[in-house]
Amino acid sequence: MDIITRPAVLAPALLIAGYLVYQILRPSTLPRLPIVGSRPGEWFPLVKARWRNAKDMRTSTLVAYQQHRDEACLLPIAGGQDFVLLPLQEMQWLLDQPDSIFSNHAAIKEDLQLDLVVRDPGLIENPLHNHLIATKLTRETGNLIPDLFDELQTSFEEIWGRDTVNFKQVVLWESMQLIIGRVTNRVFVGLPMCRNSALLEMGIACARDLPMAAAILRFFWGPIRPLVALLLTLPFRIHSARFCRILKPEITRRLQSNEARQNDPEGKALRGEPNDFLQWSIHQAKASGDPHNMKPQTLASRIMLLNFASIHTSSFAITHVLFDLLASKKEYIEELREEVREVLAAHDGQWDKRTLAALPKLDSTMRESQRLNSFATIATSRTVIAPKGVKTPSGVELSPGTRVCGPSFPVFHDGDIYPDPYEFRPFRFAEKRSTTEGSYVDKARQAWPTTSTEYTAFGHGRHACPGRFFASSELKLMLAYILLHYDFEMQEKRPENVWFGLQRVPPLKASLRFRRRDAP
Ligand code: HEM
Repeated sequence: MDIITRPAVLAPALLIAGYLVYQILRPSTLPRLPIVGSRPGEWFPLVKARWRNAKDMRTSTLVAYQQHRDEACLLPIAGGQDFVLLPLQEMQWLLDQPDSIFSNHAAIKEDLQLDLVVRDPGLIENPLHNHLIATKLTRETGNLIPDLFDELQTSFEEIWGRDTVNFKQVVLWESMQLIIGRVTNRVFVGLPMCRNSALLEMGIACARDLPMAAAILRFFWGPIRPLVALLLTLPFRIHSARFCRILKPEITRRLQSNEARQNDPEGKALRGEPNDFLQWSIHQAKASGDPHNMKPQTLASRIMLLNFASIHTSSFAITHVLFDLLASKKEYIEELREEVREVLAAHDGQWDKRTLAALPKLDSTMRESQRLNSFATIATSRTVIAPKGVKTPSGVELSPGTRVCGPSFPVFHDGDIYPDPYEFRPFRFAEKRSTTEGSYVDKARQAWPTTSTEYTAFGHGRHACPGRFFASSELKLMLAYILLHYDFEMQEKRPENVWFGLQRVPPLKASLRFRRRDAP
């Protein structure tokens, strides 16, 4: 009995009890809508639904879609938010509203707890790097294809090897993370930094630590989060500090050569300037006129954030598609090889943007795999920031701070939109492309990076993933290379994906067996 009255035990116990009472009794600002995951007549339906939904988002999103197809409903998730899930037909309305009403930025800040994890307001409030992805990176991707190809060829030869006799086994996602990290950083920081194993290791660690720290932090009561964050964000802070320490000498060197070029009146020294994200960031920072942006620490942190945005998403996508193909028909793989071989031959064996654009089956395979396996189970999540709130077309009043989203997983599995929705049909979109009557633009709507309310693997609207054109080129190139250069043992059953609350990821420990082919 004594132990309970000790202040060290009593104080946290009272804090936790107070928090639980607050959670249960706090006045709700949520609209009165059906609660997905609650049961009729039960006490504290919202609290119970949060836990049920967190445990089985697959069922929850499907139930929400089937039972509330034409109306908004509440989708509460423990350690997440209480979402107002809009019906599919109101998603476009959501996306058409200005950022002053629905904020994508506020939603991302809350999801990733950026104020507590990243801490540098200059990086969070002024994400110059996102603008650069959408503009320069997207425009330059076509020119960078030979570099991407060179890096993926050397990476596969080193990591998967050149043995054409014996089969080798790898844990696919782990191996893909390493290769994606290297190939992607070829475009972010160029040679030789993209092969610096310590830098890559830290980039991968940051990509893991950031969402993990945020996911745990969201379970804590707001006022005590800054305190808990000191401990929980420690791994991320250590890894990002190391990442920046490794990259900073290269940044300083480039800043100095930049300076030297400006002092070179004839501009001769401009020749040989690297064409990579780091260099574009330096120019962008200079043009911004803000000295904070020019600091090596700021520039390095932006590259670290890019690693976070790209490594997991891309390594998940390539892992998914390989497992999809290996558990389907061998003929699909042969048909893809045939397409790649023919198109390459027609383009003198050169990988460039025209070669990549001429592979509808390969593109369709990636799009189909993401349809089935997209990590986003809800889409286009936004926070209401209009001071007076906003009313949806069907009359639901949303107060400031409310989180709103549209459906994603159940739409991807809706048989009226995608016939045989649970089947992996790699050429589904290529077939649609060839049978669609209409202009080139109508056909292009079937291309992988094209988004719509019915295809949200990259989100949709003006905040859709800005890196999707780069990602689609990089990953298609990689899939083509893998299929031409390696044979695989087919798998009887696709290893199951794993759900972590809202997110869905590939089987992280599943492996495959491959052998280098004698000739492509
Ligand atoms: C297959 C790979 C990828 C997938 C599936 C993917 C998916 C997504 C999704 C679903 C969103 C949220 C969009 C929304 O809220 O509507 C997003 C945002 C974002 N993605 Fe990607 N992504 C991928 C690759 C990349 C790459 C390679 C980069 C960087 C080069 C990148 C950079 C970003 C950024 C910066 C945002 C936030 C945009 C904003 O705040 O407005 N992504 N991505």
